[in-house]
Amino acid sequence: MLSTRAIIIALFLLIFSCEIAAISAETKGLELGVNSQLPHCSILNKHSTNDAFKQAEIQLVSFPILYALTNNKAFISSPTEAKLRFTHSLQAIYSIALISILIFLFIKLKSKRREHLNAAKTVRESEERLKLALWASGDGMWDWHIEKNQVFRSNISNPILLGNNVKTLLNIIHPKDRPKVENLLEAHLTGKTVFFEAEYRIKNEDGSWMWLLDRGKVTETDNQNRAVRMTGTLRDITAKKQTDNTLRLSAQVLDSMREAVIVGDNNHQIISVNPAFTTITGFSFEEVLNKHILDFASNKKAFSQYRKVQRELSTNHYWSGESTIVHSDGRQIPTWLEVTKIDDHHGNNDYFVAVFNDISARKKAEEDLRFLANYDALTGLPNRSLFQDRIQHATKQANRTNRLVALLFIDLDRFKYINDSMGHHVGDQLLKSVAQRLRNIVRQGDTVARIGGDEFTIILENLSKQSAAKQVSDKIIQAFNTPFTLEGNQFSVSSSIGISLYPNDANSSEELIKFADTAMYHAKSQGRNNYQFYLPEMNEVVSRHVQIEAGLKQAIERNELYLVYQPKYTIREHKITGFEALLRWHSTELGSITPMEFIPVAEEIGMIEKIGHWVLNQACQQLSAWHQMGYTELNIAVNLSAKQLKTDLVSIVEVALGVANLPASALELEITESSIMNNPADAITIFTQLKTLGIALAIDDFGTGYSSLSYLKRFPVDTLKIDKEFIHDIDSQQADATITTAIIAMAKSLQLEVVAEGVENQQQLELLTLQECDQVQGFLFSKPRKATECTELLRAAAGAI
Ligand SMILES: Nc1nc2c(ncn2[C@@H]2O[C@H](COP(=O)(O)O[C@H]3[C@@H](O)[C@H](n4cnc5c(=O)[nH]c(N)nc54)O[C@@H]3COP(=O)(O)O)[C@@H](O)[C@H]2O)c(=O)[nH]1
Repeated sequence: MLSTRAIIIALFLLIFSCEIAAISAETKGLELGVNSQLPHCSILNKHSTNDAFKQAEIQLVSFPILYALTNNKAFISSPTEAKLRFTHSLQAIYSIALISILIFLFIKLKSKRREHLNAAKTVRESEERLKLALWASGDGMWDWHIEKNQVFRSNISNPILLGNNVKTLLNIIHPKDRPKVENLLEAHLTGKTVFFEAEYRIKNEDGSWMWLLDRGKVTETDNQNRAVRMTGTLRDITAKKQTDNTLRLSAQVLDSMREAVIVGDNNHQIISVNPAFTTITGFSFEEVLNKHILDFASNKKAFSQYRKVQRELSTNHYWSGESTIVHSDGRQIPTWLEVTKIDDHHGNNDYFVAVFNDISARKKAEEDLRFLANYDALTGLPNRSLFQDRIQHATKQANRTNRLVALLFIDLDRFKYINDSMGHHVGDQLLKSVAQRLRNIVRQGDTVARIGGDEFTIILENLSKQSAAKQVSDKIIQAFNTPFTLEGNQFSVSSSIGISLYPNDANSSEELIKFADTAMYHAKSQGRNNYQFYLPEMNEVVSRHVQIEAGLKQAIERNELYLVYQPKYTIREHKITGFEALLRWHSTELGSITPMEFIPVAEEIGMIEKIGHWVLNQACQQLSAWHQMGYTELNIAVNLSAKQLKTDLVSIVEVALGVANLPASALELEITESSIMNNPADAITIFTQLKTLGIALAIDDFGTGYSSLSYLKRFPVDTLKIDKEFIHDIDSQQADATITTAIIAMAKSLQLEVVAEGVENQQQLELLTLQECDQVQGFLFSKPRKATECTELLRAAAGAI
């Protein structure tokens, strides 16, 4: 604008100068000169030709201003002509100047207008850009005219909601946020802050809350520096807030997680960990920041695992498994680790997240479980399951090496008695001591296992000959010779050992076990405290044992059991005093089986208690029948197994007598001397109770059970029955005669009745008569008979009288 004005003024000055020059020329007679630079110009005078003047005139017309401005002396013509011509020239100059000015002004105006248009366009474009930028940024703009309290809003999705004054906006701000917004606004309006910036919630029409980021600045103030206008932007940050919330929540979740979390970069350097990481590893965040993940690898194994994980991550982006890390105190911690690769927004795998937890407790529990699954908790020896694995392994190994495997099956002979009588804690101690002794006998590589209550096995591998098994068995028998000291008491326990060999005896590990077991049973049947190598014949014994077992379990229900009775006679009058009830079993499958064979099995499988109960009831019923027939002086003797002493024998007896309506004195209970001596204390207790009932008690097979006289004195027994083994040879073996004499004498001194059993011939009877034995029983008088036959016998005897 200024320059345009200057040009117009300059033009007017030029025109004004020309006017002055014209007036001067008119009055003084102007000498006009032509610049020597001008073409065709020369000095004009009165001698000059008309053409020269014409040419000069043309040049004057053509360059009036230059002519007017120059001081050069040019040419002099006649003043009138010059003046005339000059006047014409000036007029032309004015016209030209005016036109030029007008053209110039027109051009200038045009250019100005263009400039304005361009400026307006620029502003419009700039505004467009600003709008676009605001639109793109999602920001709305506001312009607050403070004095009028009017707010203009643009690019705001819902300006009605926000209103056109600040009060409307303040009213919909969340009550919790409003004081903060008001304070921030006040601070800015009063110049305390450079910017106004606030995040707050406003209520939507549907009642939901929208988060806004409001930023502004005072843009105009009055002359007293009071804010009169303020402009700013408004952004909907609800989504961001939700994201922030989610992030905060995620952070809280990470912080509260019990699993350790590591975030690392693509160089596997740690960039973040959560508090559980510190809890588990003992390392703080600062200590591990930028550390390589491998710094926590515990050993070489962990290094190679790391490589594996790397490979897995590059293909599957995920790896999980067990890993061991090192705690800050040097401990190795087993962990369960899960590593995931995380893509950035461009699909690059930029980070990894490793999550792990301390699985020490789980590992310990697993180890315990593994131990429990494979080892006997009491003795710490391999259990049946591990034993089976080992024996399988041993046989396979033997196939490769052409060597022998020996399996020793060991059963303790008196364990049950000790366990039952002394209590389980003593039994447990015994088993532990046995385990220790067995361990001490074998070599490092051999396996000693406990496969059941009192059953142990030993696997001897890599043997060249079977004598090695014999040597070990000898050592075992010998080791058991030393009594076990349990709770201050000494216990003598022996063992029965069965031995089988692979591949000599068995084709498989299963057979090997079976045959060793068979051999062990054989050792038991051979009187215990010995070992037996397996022989094929033993199988028959075992198979019969199994059959008897199975049959016995059904014998009572199938009415296969019955009693026979063997009479007892007074030695002098040969009068029947009573009968001994003897059990018989006729099995449907196996035929007749002797009590010698099936009673031990019944004892072994726990059937004797039930069977003994049945015998007692049957015998009492039969005696009752005889009593009812008039043979009221008869008594009945019933054999007891030692196992029956463990039952509620006294009540069982009472009931049996009560049901049969018999006096207690009509019943005699026989128990073998060896059974009593297995547990004398228990026997004394029960015998005393039975005695109180009035029941007669007899010690059976006397002379075979090594009963001490001190015990004998304390047993409340009535009768001693001399074992038939002594009677059998009483007439031929002096020793047996002497023993019999001694037993009778001792019984007499203790005021006990003496019965000699197994009397088969007259000589035996005579000797016994001489020795003043009280009663006799044996084939000489009668074999055990069925009840009906005995009744006949009774009748016959009565008739004889
Ligand atoms: N716990 C129980 N044990 C019982 C019961 N019934 C029998 N038994 C015991 O079984 C063993 C074998 O008995 P058994 O085969 O019946 O033999 C008895 C007689 O038959 C036999 N005996 C009798 N006289 C003679 C003879 O002159 N010679 C000879 N060789 N044997 C003879 O002796 C057995 C009776 O023995 P004992 O009981 O010792 O008096 C045996 O130990 C029975 O005790 C039962 O119900 N429960």
